[in-house]
Amino acid sequence: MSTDTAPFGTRLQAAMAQHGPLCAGIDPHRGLVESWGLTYDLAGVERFAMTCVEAFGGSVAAVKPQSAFFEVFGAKGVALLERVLTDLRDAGTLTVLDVKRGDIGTTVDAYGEAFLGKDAPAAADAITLSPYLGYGSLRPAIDLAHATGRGAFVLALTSNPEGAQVQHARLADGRSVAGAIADEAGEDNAEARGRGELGSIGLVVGATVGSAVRDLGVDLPGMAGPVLAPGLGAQGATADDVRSVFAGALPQVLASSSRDVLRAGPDVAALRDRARAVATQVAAITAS
Ligand SMILES: O=c1ccn([C@@H]2O[C@H](COP(=O)(O)O)[C@@H](O)[C@H]2O)c(=O)[nH]1
Repeated sequence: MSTDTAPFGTRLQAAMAQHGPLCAGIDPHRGLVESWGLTYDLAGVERFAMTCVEAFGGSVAAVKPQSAFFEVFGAKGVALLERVLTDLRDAGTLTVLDVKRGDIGTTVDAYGEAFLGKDAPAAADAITLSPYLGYGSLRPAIDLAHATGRGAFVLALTSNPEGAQVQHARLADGRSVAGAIADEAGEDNAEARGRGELGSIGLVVGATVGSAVRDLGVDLPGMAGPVLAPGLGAQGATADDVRSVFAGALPQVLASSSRDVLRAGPDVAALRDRARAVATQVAAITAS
């Protein structure tokens, strides 16, 4: 596979301007698959996933397949995931693979090659990374993303309430863990910031986190990368939450929605219409 020429952040910025700031999720979990009248097995999940590819390809800024729902079917599920990523790329749509990888540096190096390398078998435009073995342990994947024009979203303030236990903690220097992660991502985006472009290393910050961004000193404008924001819809976050949580950083927000959009299936046109409607709604929020 050839290396993309423009950096991920630049390509994402263009896609958000064209389609609106929505990342549509592909989460084929049992309940949703069965609600589409499909059997919960590899064939049903394949039908579900390929329907999503048809509906979202060319219609939204980015698509986020959740790796777990493919891995659960073993090697054949992973092969299906690789096909989903390839078909979306062929449709000209950016992919964010939600794999939440993180480990010691040598292992992160291999994760990077698996998803962000020039010849990655499951190549995505960006992946989610967990910094809870230390942000520095992600260095091989972050450097590789920069080298191949790809990107990463590092977990900073996740949408689940349990995340606060770790992410709200304070370091010896007084910064919060989430704030320090944002600062480190900002250093990785320094070049893009200098060019006035969106960086390729983003953060995951849930739209459900209330006042945490402000209270914990998480400097999103200074971070200068995209903010993948799950939580809208199925997890209870509203348009008002997006406005208040991300005040001052709204142009960086890429809202992520899985169940709220997927419930519109299995009809391809209905699914596409729902994704476009949510994208339009989020665009109105982030432009306000
Ligand atoms: O902080 C996070 C990070 C990732 N997710 C993922 O998003 C979807 C759930 O989205 P819904 O729109 O609520 O259906 C799932 O893949 C999670 O792993 C998250 O929810 N929170």
